[in-house]
Amino acid sequence: MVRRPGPRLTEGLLTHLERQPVDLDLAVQQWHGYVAALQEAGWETIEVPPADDCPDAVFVEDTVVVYGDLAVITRPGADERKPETAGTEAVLRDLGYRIAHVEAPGTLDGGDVLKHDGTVWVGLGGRTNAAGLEQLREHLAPLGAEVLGVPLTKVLHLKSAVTALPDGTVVGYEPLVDDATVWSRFLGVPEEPGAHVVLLDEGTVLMSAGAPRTQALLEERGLRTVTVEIGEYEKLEGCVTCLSVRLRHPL
Ligand SMILES: NC(=O)NCCC[C@H](N)C(=O)O
Repeated sequence: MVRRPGPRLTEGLLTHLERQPVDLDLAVQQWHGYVAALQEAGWETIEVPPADDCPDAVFVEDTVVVYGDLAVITRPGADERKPETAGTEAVLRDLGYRIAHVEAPGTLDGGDVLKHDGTVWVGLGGRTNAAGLEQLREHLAPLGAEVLGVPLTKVLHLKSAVTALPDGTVVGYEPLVDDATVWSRFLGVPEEPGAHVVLLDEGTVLMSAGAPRTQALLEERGLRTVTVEIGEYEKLEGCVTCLSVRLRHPL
């Protein structure tokens, strides 16, 4: 599931980075490259209708946490982003997902939620609060997931700091990871954009073209890598994970 960038993309929110000019035409081109990479890897893409009043709507990952046949529609921590969830909910409802919601006073951004093999780590300290985590825990408990809070102070979202390889090893750029001891298998990577991977299949990861040394490291571990140019999104504190939501459950 993806959402194409709107005309106000260049006004996207910034928390930890200084604003740099974003080239909208290049961003649109990069988005098409990202979507093509998903399709070339065998994924069908479904577009959430654009939300042109919301500059950050392209970062569709933040609007939902999908677990099995359940879609937990988030309540984004930034007020500017709260209207983004309606479009995502409509698409997932039409696809047949069961729908749950994070409600006030809870806030939760999908980018703060890292899932692997029944464990769900949630970054706390940025856009997601304790009430949001607790609600996610209640929604996912019947599905057998264990939800754990993780401190987050150095980057926008948990998945801006760490993501998981197919074998469960968590990768992160250590200067931006609050507490790497949370994960029993942690691999420090040499570049900040190298901390973000999207699993295309059990042996293949999608990653930013901005992390060639990490790419080599992952290939040495036997992974195939696919790279995409997403520099315009990186200027807005986005990364490969936030531009899509993968739906795996056969409904
Ligand atoms: N999951 C993500 O990493 N999302 C990136 C969101 C960036 C956007 N400019 C924001 O501040 O919300």
